[in-house]
Amino acid sequence: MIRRGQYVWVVEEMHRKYGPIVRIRPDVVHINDPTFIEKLYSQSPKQRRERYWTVLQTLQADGSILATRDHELHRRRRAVLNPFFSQQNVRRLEPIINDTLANLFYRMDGWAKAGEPVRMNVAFRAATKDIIQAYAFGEGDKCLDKEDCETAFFDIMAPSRLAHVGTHIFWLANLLGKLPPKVMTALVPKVGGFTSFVEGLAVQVDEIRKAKDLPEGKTIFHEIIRSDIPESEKETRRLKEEAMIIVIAGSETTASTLAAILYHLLSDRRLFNRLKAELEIVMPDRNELPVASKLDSLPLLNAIIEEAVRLYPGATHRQDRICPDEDLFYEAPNGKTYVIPAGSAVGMAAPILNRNPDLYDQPDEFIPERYLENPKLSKYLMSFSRGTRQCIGINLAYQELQTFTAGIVRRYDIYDPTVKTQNGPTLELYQTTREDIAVHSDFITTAPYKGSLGLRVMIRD
Ligand code: HEM
Repeated sequence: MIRRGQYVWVVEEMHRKYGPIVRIRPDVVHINDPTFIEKLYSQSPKQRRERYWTVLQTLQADGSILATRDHELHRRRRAVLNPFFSQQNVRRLEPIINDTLANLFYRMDGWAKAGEPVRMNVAFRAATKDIIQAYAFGEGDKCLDKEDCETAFFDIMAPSRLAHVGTHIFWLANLLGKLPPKVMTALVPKVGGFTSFVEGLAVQVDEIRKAKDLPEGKTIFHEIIRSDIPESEKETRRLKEEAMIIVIAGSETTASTLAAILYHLLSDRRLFNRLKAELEIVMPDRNELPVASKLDSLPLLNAIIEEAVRLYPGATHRQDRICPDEDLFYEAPNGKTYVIPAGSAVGMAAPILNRNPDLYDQPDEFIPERYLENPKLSKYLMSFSRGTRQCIGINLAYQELQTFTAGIVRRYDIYDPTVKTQNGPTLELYQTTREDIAVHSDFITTAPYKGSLGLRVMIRD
């Protein structure tokens, strides 16, 4: 709370000093060893794995799957959502994703004419939010249609900077959460904005509920309300919390990874051109929108995405779990075995595990080739967590990352100051360094240093 999201680096330092297993709170052990991932984050639905209060409390949304502690209840809730996020169903979202990319290009054309640097994190968050919101609720107001890309939404997100306060002074956050939006807005305008956003979701849930005939398969929330789950699971209070987590988890995280990808491509002309050459084969016309199924087999595109997901995890928090029924045995590389008694909390954090030097050569460098040389590395990625509580939006996130990266690189070139006439529309980094995209603070989601404006580019047509 006091050093604002820096504890993850303290934990990393403890590992450097004391080895791969460290007690980092009186009640939590952290393990920095990729070989333990599968054991702790078991895929088997029979092995109960529950999130610990250090994660649950932060979210203040026990109606959502993300903040559901009980293993069985989590399973039931997740089963309702799972079909929407299968690879097959996410593929069906191709028109929504491509329409959003086309909207983004339309805006980028406008920004090129204005000649001002553009904050791409803002644009990407607007785009990813438009996609998940359309999937969750259907057509509605689009952030990308708003003049400022709905920067107010980022004010809404700003309370996430208070995430650790919410965790550790839970009663205060809980009390504030119960205040009516108007009172909250008067007290703390930004948090008030957040409460209004959540209440807006409740209104959307209720509107779907009131609609006379609910068309099959229309949106996530149409389907949940149509389904035969118990009525208590369909209550507005629960569903608005589910909606809140889906919209937040589905926008901020993917957008920051996209910004990291674009930063690295624009700062490395060779890499950019190699990717463009790969894309030209499946997208001969620079103005065509990507066909999702053609992107899966592009090695460099997918290696670049994987490396950005590794080095810039959009969710930075410690994924603390308890195993209520079984002791866990951790065998350290020095041969010593540690017994972690059932019910104890154990965590792993992506910013640490994804940079484990035993697994990744030059872990702080952006080297997509590592995934070309050894695709099996992907199984150690912690960015989306693992096991039964792995990110439900992983397929959607990858499809967005593929489509947006491919579309942007195919359409634009990097601005070349040495020639008079460019070959088409261009992008150029504007006063942006790697520090502006790096994981500086853990506010559950990643954040750069205070005052950073994120990734900024000049767009020219
Ligand atoms: C690069 C993008 C993304 C990253 C890095 C990411 C990361 C994560 C992580 C680490 C978790 C597990 C948290 C924990 O165990 O404490 C998680 C869960 C979740 N994510 Fe994502 N996420 C991304 C995109 C998305 C998208 C696009 C959605 C869209 C709906 C989404 C929805 C969720 C939900 C609902 C959960 C809770 C799953 C459960 O409890 O069963 N995420 N995500």
